Amino acid sequence: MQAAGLYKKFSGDAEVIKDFKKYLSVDLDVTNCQQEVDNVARFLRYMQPTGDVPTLDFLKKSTDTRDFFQDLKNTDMTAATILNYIKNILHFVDYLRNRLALVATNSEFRNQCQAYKELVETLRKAIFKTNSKDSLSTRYQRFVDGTRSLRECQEVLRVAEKEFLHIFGMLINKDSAKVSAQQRTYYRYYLEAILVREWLDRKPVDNVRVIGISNHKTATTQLASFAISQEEEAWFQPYYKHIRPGFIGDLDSCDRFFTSAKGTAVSSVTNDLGRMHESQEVRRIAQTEVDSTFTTSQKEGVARRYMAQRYMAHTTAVAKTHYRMLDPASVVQTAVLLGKLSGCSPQRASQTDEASGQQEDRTFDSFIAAFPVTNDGRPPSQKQRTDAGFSPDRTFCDKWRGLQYVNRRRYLLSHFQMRKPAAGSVSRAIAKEGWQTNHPSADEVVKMWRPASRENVEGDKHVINSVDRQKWKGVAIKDFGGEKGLGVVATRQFARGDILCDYHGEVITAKKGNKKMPSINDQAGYMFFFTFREKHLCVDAQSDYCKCHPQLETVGRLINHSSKRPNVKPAACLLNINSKDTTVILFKALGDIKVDEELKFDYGVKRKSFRGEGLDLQWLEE
Ligand SMILES: C[S@@+](CC[C@H](N)C(=O)[O-])C[C@H]1O[C@@H](n2cnc3c(N)ncnc32)[C@H](O)[C@@H]1O
Repeated sequence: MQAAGLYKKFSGDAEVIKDFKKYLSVDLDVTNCQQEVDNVARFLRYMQPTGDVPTLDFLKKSTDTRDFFQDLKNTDMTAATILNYIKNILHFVDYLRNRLALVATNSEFRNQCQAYKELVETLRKAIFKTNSKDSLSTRYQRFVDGTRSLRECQEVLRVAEKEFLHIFGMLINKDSAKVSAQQRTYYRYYLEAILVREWLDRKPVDNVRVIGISNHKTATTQLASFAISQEEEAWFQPYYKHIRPGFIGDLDSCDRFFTSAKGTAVSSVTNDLGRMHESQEVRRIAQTEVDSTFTTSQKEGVARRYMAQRYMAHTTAVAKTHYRMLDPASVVQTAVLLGKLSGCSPQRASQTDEASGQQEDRTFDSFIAAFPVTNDGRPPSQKQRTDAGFSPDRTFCDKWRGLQYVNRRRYLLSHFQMRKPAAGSVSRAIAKEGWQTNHPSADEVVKMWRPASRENVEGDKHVINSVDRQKWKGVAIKDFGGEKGLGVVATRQFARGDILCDYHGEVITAKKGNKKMPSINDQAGYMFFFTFREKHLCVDAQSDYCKCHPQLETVGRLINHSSKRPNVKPAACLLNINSKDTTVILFKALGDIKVDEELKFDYGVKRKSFRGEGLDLQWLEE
């Protein structure tokens, strides 16, 4: 030890060393801390051979740190002693990060401490995961030469993600104005290229969101798909809200999610995705690591099921092929697989090294298991975090808040599945929840609103309730007189996808409906024939009043026909009404509908979905 020049140490009277000792004995209640204090005093002396007052410059000296560990290794010191040194240094950095009053509020300093801890961790792993000195030196050489292993690359990403999450925290904690231009660019780089429309149209599949890409704004077919996690979705949102508006330059870029640095539209999204893909070093390395990670049969199974082998061994051309995989299931499976392989899954920031057992390695999964994300809760305090064995820094809290934000937005949107809300209604819903911070604005919820899918409609209590009670707001019966007779008009505005009302009546088989048809030849027909889930059915609304609502004139049956300008469209679904599965025809708006506009749907003269009812109306210019 002495021979290696490792025994010199700073005096215990040095201010920072005295304070560190106090921190160990008082704050951390370490009874026998002198050995630890001495180890740190030696380490600091090694890192700073001159001067009487220890500085914190060692945080910038990665090469000297590596040398220090190498010198320890080269002595006859036992592995346990070296490990002790490492633990003591990590303690010391924690002390600096958490306690030193001078720097406590300096986030740059805290980041520096975090990066240093990660460097020490990496070196510790390198030392303790190898048995022979030869393999140690090979690893060490690889590290300093820059030929990184997959795990080391993951470390790099983890460091980058910390900075990213810090900005994310600022954005969602109402500090968005303080995010510098450089940080905005950094955030943008981290998220990379997708488009506005695709972002808004993202689809939930299992626990991920699948985003489809079309080539440019006139393209109607989807060109490519990729998947992001719920957590990533939360990251994208502050970009969309706070950063993107500042980057939009020309008109063309308005419908793009990412723009070029000059604020113009990204010309080829597919190329952009390709570039993003290539730039991900971890994924590139994953390609070469795949052979050692999966068995041959696993790889074959994977290739057969998800086409992922081609992706994993991809060239740019194959990457493009991947992006053209339109089937959401294969996109999701590939994302999951790649996440596992590359360590790039959303949980990467919290990947554990099982062997280490260090508390800062506790995963975000275990964090949210300990502190479940609820709509009404708050993230844990620093004391709660540390008491539960998590790092005192705010990284996990920021992620927690991000998830809460997304959950709250989803919750608000679930109030309005049936119809697009006005901002005022959303504001009232937010006020009712009593949320003061970390919630989307009313405008954002309105903007995010999308027509519900059939699955969502089937579970929507507002729709079920409206059908059951036959109380539909915003539609009214109007007498047009003459041959046309009664019809239905909008008494409020509707947006595309809004559900306006149902075609109410008794659901019978088409066979039974056909039998009834001859008896109603000379009057207006109200028999709606349709096929749903391979069953031929008919809604018999011939009677003015139905059996279930004998006092009510239901509106849907009075909607008139137009084949040229229909503004609503019937769609069948299955609703559980009063514990009974009931087939229901709902009318959805085909576009925006103005107040007083008459509702019309295509009776299906050609498709005969209304059994020829429209045939009599063919003379109409409707
Ligand atoms: C389902 S009912 C619609 C309500 C009907 N107007 C009433 O007063 O009861 C269908 C009938 O309405 C009439 N109708 C529907 N669309 C029409 C239109 N565009 N112009 C004139 N009459 C129409 C036809 O007589 C048709 O048989």
